[in-house]
Amino acid sequence: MKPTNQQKLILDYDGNSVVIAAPGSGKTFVLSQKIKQNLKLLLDHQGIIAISYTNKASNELKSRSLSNGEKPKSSFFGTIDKFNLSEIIIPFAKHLFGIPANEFKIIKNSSLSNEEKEHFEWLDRKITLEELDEEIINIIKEYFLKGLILIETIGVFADYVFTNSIACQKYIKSKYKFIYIDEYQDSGYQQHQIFLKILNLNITATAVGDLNQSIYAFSGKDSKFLLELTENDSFKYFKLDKNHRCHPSIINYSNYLLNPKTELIPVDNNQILFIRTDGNEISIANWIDKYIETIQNTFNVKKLNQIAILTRGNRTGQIIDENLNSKHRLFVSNALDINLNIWSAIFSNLLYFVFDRGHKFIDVIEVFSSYEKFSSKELKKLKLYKQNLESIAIQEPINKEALKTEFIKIAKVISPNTSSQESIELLQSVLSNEIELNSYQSAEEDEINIMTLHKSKGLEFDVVIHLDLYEWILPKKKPGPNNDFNNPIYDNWTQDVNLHYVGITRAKNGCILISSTKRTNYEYKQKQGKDSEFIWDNNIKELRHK
Ligand SMILES: Nc1ncnc2c1ncn2[C@@H]1O[C@H](COP(=O)(O)OP(=O)(O)OP(=O)(O)O)[C@@H](O)[C@H]1O
Repeated sequence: MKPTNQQKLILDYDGNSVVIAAPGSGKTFVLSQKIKQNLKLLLDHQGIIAISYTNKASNELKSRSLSNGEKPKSSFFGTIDKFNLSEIIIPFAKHLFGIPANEFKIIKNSSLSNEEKEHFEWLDRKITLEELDEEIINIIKEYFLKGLILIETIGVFADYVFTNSIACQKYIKSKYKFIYIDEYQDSGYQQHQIFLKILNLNITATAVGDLNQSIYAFSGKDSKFLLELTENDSFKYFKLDKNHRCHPSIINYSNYLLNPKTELIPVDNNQILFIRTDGNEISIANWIDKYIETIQNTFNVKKLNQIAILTRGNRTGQIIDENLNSKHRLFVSNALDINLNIWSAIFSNLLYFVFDRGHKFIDVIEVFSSYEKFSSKELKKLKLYKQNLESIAIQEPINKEALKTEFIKIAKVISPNTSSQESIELLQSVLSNEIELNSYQSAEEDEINIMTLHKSKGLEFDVVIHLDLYEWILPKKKPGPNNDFNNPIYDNWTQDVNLHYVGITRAKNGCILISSTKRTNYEYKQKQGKDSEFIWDNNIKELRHK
């Protein structure tokens, strides 16, 4: 693929840059090309930091950056939490606080007793480093010495360690020469602070994002930090605004959704349409079954896994999963994947290795340690365990107990000091849940994907079938005070427009928006289904197929 002029400008610039990128404009392509260029300049003990929003996005960026057999050298690919833990807190907090008595356990505030929760009331205040008083630092220290780190404190804890440990700063400065953060619109305050501090170490920084794809405000993320960087003199500001993915009519529709004054591209036909079925979500599943071949023919879909059904929440996904006859695969999240224990990350990657042919064993090994660090005896063991896994994987049905045993043996070699009973229990829970387990496998060529809009971020399909377009659901709203249905309150209109925008812009050739006359609410009661405001506002129907 040849870079466009816009992309080339970014690839050739060797200072700090902030890139505002439209959907499908090739930001993953540009990032991976830049990382390839950097890796050539680095010595083996040096690396780049590449922060992505999810493990999945990180694996994708890593594999694209190393697609020609490039060596990652000492690079870090992963999420901000993982970076803060493995590069800052775990190696350097002990210099400030002392050696913990137990192995590390990453816990959630919600898992604490009420009495313990009182120690962390300050978390609600979205505390900054400057506001950390001695009392709070002592609480963090006390938990750390017991081997406990609260997920919610990781950002501010890492900021504290980084700022107070010269050794940590020296380590980061000598090891890393470049830092990349993708999806910067979904950065939290703490991530932004760490990024700016790393920049001050003279590490070349690149931030990439799309203000209109900000969809995680509900968990404290804010696109204003990306906007701030565009106004920061230390950064050169680039735009990537050409969408290479979507049919022009889909580009028009998505841009109009954000701003009805948008300039439209002349098009012959609109490849985005709206359907309302008679009945609840089951009638939608029936409609899809009936028209799937027509959809394939109309939009030139060669394989069914190039079609995705996107939902706002898990409930709709489950109903479609249970009622769709066409072959399909439902993707759900699970607690193991988001757990921050090192063993959880190892197990999660091992599940991908066993169930998804695209995954390599080396990706598992390099989660927290580089390949070169293992002795030849350890490498021999790993090779044997890998072969064991491969032979378990081809048995039908898979022996899950044997799988678990091998996983634990591998984790013991990769990260012997972080053994975690919690990770083993989470693994056990995934292994006994068919739907969760199935989510590790990519859709087969003859399977339609079903997933949430949030999960679809960063992906692309020939056709998107976008569900949950109901009033009250998308955009989400609730009745006003005293249950006043005439004066409803929107949860967050802009974030919901963005979510709709993310869904639509996953589509290359066709986008089908669907509502139905009835819908199933959170108590599984049948409600009248009214179309979402997004379907009719600003006369947007003119941009759909008639
Ligand atoms: N220079 C180019 N020439 C042709 N096609 C390109 C070019 N750059 C990117 N593309 C194509 O555009 C599509 C989108 O690219 P990519 O996945 O890198 O976009 P993105 O900006 O990360 O998207 P999003 O933010 O929507 O997830 C891909 O199919 C990619 O192959």
